[in-house]
Amino acid sequence: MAGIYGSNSAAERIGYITRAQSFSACHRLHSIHLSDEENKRVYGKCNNPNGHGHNYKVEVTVRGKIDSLTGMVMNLTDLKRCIEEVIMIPLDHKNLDEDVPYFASVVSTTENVAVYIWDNMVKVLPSNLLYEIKIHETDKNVVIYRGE
Ligand SMILES: Nc1nc2c(c(=O)[nH]1)N=C([C@H](O)[C@H](O)COP(=O)(O)OP(=O)(O)OP(=O)(O)O)CN2
Ligand SMILES: [Zn+2]
Repeated sequence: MAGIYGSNSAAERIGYITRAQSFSACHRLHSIHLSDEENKRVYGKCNNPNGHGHNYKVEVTVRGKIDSLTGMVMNLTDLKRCIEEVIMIPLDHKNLDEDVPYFASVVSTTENVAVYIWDNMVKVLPSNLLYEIKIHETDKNVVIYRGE
């Protein structure tokens, strides 16, 4: 059957699609593997025991073949469901360090939040589709993780 690219198009088209999602959470940068003094030195004001909050914006990008019949890499409605399960339910309006078991022993830097999201997103997405997790922690601080 001819797809949307016509019967002559043998080429595989690769597309990247991204869905953005914001969530709010608080945290404190504090490593259980460092002394109190080292924590203060390494993390400075972000080690304050009172913690602080962020309005994170996450961009989840998947990469794959644009299906010649459906015209989609994957249905963005399905990606939305995955984001709800992996990001919104466990992280939104949470204290990352106290409410998310993963961060009991892993310091809640934005790098590690990106790794957490990657590791859980690969479990719910079709295999080999996840390409990148990008997190805007603030307007100025942006972290990218690609599973390496
Ligand atoms: N490599 C990392 N460094 C830092 C992280 C991190 O996750 N990874 N996180 C923090 C703090 O938690 C905090 O989020 C940084 O806030 P702040 O310095 O206030 O943010 P801005 O740079 O955007 O603020 P301005 O004061 O407006 O410059 C620190 N380091
Ligand atoms: Zn922070």
